Amino acid sequence: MASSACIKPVSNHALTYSSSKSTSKSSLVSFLSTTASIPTISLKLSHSHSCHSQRSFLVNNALKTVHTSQSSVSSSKDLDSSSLDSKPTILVSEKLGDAGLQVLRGFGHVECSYDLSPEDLCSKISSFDALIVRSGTKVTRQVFEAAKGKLKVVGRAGVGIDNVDLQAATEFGCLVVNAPTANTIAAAEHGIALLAAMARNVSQADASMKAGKWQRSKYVGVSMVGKTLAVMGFGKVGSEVARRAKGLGMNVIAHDPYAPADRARAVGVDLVSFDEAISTADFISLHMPLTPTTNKIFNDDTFGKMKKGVRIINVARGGVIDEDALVRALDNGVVAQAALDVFTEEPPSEDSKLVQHENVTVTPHLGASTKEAQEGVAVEIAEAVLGALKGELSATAVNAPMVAPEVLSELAPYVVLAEKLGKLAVQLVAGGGGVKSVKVVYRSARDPDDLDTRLLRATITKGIIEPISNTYINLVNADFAAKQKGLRISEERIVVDSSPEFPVDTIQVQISNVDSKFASAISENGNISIEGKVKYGVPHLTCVGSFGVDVSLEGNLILCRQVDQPGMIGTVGNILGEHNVNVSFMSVGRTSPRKKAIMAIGVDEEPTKEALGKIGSVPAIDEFVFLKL
Ligand SMILES: NC(=O)C1=CN([C@@H]2O[C@H](COP(=O)(O)OP(=O)(O)OC[C@H]3O[C@@H](n4cnc5c(N)ncnc54)[C@H](O)[C@@H]3O)[C@@H](O)[C@H]2O)C=CC1
Ligand SMILES: O=C(O)C(=O)COP(=O)(O)O
Repeated sequence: MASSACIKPVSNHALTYSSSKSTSKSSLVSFLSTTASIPTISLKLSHSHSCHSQRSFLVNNALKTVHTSQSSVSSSKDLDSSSLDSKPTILVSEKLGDAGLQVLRGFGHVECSYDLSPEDLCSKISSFDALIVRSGTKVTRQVFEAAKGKLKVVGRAGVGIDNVDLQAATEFGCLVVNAPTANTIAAAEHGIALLAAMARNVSQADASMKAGKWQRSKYVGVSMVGKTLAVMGFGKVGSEVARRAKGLGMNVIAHDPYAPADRARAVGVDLVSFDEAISTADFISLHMPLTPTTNKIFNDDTFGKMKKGVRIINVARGGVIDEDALVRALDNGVVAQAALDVFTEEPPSEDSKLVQHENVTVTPHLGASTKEAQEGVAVEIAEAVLGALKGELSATAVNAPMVAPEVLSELAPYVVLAEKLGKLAVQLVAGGGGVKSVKVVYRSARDPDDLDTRLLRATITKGIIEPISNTYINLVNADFAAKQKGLRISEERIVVDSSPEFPVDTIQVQISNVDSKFASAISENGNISIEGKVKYGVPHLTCVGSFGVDVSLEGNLILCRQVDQPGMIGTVGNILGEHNVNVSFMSVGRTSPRKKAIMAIGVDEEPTKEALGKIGSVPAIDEFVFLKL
C-alpha cells in the first residue's frame, strides 16, 4: 500500500499530551546475518511520493545484554559460579595479550584456561557469557549445546573463524566476532619471511650448520627479483604481501573472485583467473579463507596445471591444500619447494611427510605471532566482546549482517522503529502463531543501491519472531528462527521524492493471510498493515490499516476504533486517568468527519483489565486492542 492509500487525518487532529520525546543516543554498531539460513528475500522497485523523516540515534539491545557497574579483579583460577556477582564471565581459552586481558578484567570476571580438552571446554562453558579463542580451540556444536544458552558471544582473537561452527552459533543465537585487522601486517610479513627463507634455503642451511656441516653448494637458492608471484586471495593479507613483493622486484599477479579491480590497480597488480594465476607463477602465495569452496582447492588436478618447479607459500589455512597431493607434487618435482605455516591438522603428526620433507620449510602457525599483532588483536577482540556483552551491535560480527559503522549510525533510529513495528504487527495477529508471510515496504529517496536494509529486515524479523518463539531470539538467529517457522519475508523498496539526507522515509510492515485482533489494522489489500517513521529521533506509528495516526512508539499503545464524535478523547482519557495510567501521546486518524476514526493512545503503564474493560464498554468504541512495545 502506498502512503497515499493511507487515509491521513483530515485536520491535524493529533493531540500531544506530554512527554517531550528526546533522542537517546547510545553506542551503535554492527551488522547482520550473512550466514546461512536467510529467509527468501525478494526486492521490487517502484516509485511514489512521500514526506521525509527525522534523523536520530537508537538505543539498541539487539543481543542478550549483561549489565555491569563495577570493575573487577581478574582470576586465573576456575571461577566459582556460586560466588559470582552479576558481572559477565569470560573464558579465555588461548594465550591473549595482556592489554586485552586488562580491558576484559575492567568489565567482567576473566578466567584464562589454556589447553582445555574438548570435554573440559564443554563441561565448563555453561558458566560463561563469553569465550575468547584463537585458532587452537575448536568451538563445535557440542560447545554451544553444552553452553545451555548462557554463552552470548564467541570472540576470535584473529581473522580465521574456520574453527568456530558458525551455523551452530547462529542457531543458538550466539554472536561470533573476530579481530580482522590487527594481525594483517604480521601475517603478511611472515609470508614474505617464508618466501625469502624458502628461496634461499635458510632453514635447511641453518639445520645443516647446526649439525656441524658447511654445505655451500647444496643450498644454492633462487632469486626473487623478476619472478612472478601469484597472490591467491587478494584481501587484507594478500594485498600487503603483494605490496611487499613488488618492493622485492617481483612481478605480482593475483586471483580473487571477489576483490575489487581498483584495489588491485592501486597496488599495481593484475587480477587474473585461477588457472592463469597458477599456471604462470613461479611463486604462489595463499591468502584465502578456508571455506567449503576453498577446501583442498590445491589438489592433484591444480598442481598438475602449475609450472614445473613452482614454489608455494601458505600462511592462510592448511585445509586449502590437499596435503597428500602436495607431497606427491614435491616428490615428482612439480613443486620445487613449499613454505608452510598452517596445516590441516594442528599440530601435524610428528611423522608428517610434509613436515619432514626436505624441500619444505615449516613454522608452527606463527603468522599472527608478533608482539605487536598479539597486543593489537587482544585489544580489538576484548573491545568487540565487551561491546557485545553490553548489548551493542558489533562492527566485527561474523554471523550477523555486517554494516559499515557510518551506515549503522545513520540507520540507528530506523532500527528501533523497525523492531517496534515488527513487535506491533505480530501482536495484531489473531491467534499469533500462524504468520507465514511478511512484506516490508521501505519508502526512501535513496537509490536502492545506496540503502542497505539487511539490518532493518533482521530487526523486523526479530520483532515478529520473538513473541511467537519459545527460544531466545536476537539479531543473530532471527533469520534462522524465521526460516524454521516457515516465515517468508519479502522486501519492497519504493523510491519517493523526499530528502535523500534521510535513509528511510517510512517503513511499512504487512502480514498477509491472517486475521487480526483489531480489524481496522487490515488494509484494503487484506493484509495487516502498519507503517511508521522516525520523527526527531523518535519512532512514530503513522498508519494503521487504512487510517493515518501519529503516535510515538514508546511505552505501550492502545488502539481504538470508534465513531468520530466529540468527547471521545476525553472519555477514554478520563478512564485511563481514573486508573492512574499516564497518557504519553494521543492521536486520532479518521476517514472523514463524524465517520469512523482510530484513536492511538500511548500509555506509560499497562492498564488493568478493569480499565480496558471500561474502554471497551464505551458505546461509540467498536473495537480496541492493547499492545505492548
Ligand atoms: N597464519 C596466520 O597466523 C594467519 C592466517 N591468516 C589467514 O589468512 C587468510 C587471509 O586473511 P585476511 O587477508 O585477513 O582475510 P580477508 O578476508 O581480508 O581476505 C581473504 C580474501 O580471500 C578472498 N577469497 C575468498 N574466496 C576465494 C577464492 N576461492 N579464491 C581466491 N580468493 C578468495 C576474499 O575475497 C578475500 O579478498 C585467512 O585464511 C586467515 O585466516 C590471517 C592472519 C594470520
Ligand atoms: O588470525 C588468523 O586467522 C590466524 O590464523 C592467527 O591464528 P592465531 O590467533 O595465531 O592462532
